[in-house]
Amino acid sequence: MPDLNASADPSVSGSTSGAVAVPGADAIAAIRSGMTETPDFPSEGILFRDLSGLFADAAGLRTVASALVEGFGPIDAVAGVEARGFVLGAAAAVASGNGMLAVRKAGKLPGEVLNESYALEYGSASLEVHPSTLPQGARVVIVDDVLATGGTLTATIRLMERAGWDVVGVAVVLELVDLGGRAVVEAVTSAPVKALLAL
Ligand SMILES: O=P(O)(O)OC[C@H]1O[C@H](OP(=O)(O)OP(=O)(O)O)[C@H](O)[C@@H]1O
Ligand SMILES: Nc1ncnc2[nH]cnc12
Repeated sequence: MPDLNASADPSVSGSTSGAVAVPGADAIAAIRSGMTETPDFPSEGILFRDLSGLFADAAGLRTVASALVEGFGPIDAVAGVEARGFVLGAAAAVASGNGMLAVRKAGKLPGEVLNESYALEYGSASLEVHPSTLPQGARVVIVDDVLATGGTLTATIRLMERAGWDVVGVAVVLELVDLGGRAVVEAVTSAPVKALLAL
């Protein structure tokens, strides 16, 4: 059996767990060229990673979207977290032949919703879903742009579980290793957590 965690790019080493495929050099190149790093945004002390350049790069977005969902086995939907996770989640859903479950910021969905609050590197927020959006037992891969403290993904995993959906994988473009979010996320799910690039 091939070593699925092996990679020619040292920055990827250790950024995946479980038997999930690692990204190719083309995905890593697209991420690096489509990313900006801005100090002291949105508040002092935060080094903000923005992927707007990647979102606007047609070939790069396609490559990264495929890499995000690769290796998780059969799934029924991709869950994208508002707002930057919508871009990647929708592209990953199309790439894998699935629809996208929109995990919304609080107050955007009408009717009865499930809600989870969480802390971020620079604030706090709440996420919501309608439990009727997918059938019970639906196999879902959660997609977002950045794993920082892990609060957003932990809240999303809780929402999926409360709705009766099966989280079979979590995939992000960037993992900010020093913030320790991977351990936080892995404490609430046994699903593999894949980061295409660890910084
Ligand atoms: O691991 P964490 O510490 O939770 O941080 C990661 C989250 O932070 C950002 O979301 P933000 O709420 O800033 O939303 P946006 O996508 O609407 O810009 C990012 O898009 C991730 O969802
Ligand atoms: N440093 C950071 N850059 C971009 N998105 C983030 N989300 C949480 N921390 C972040």
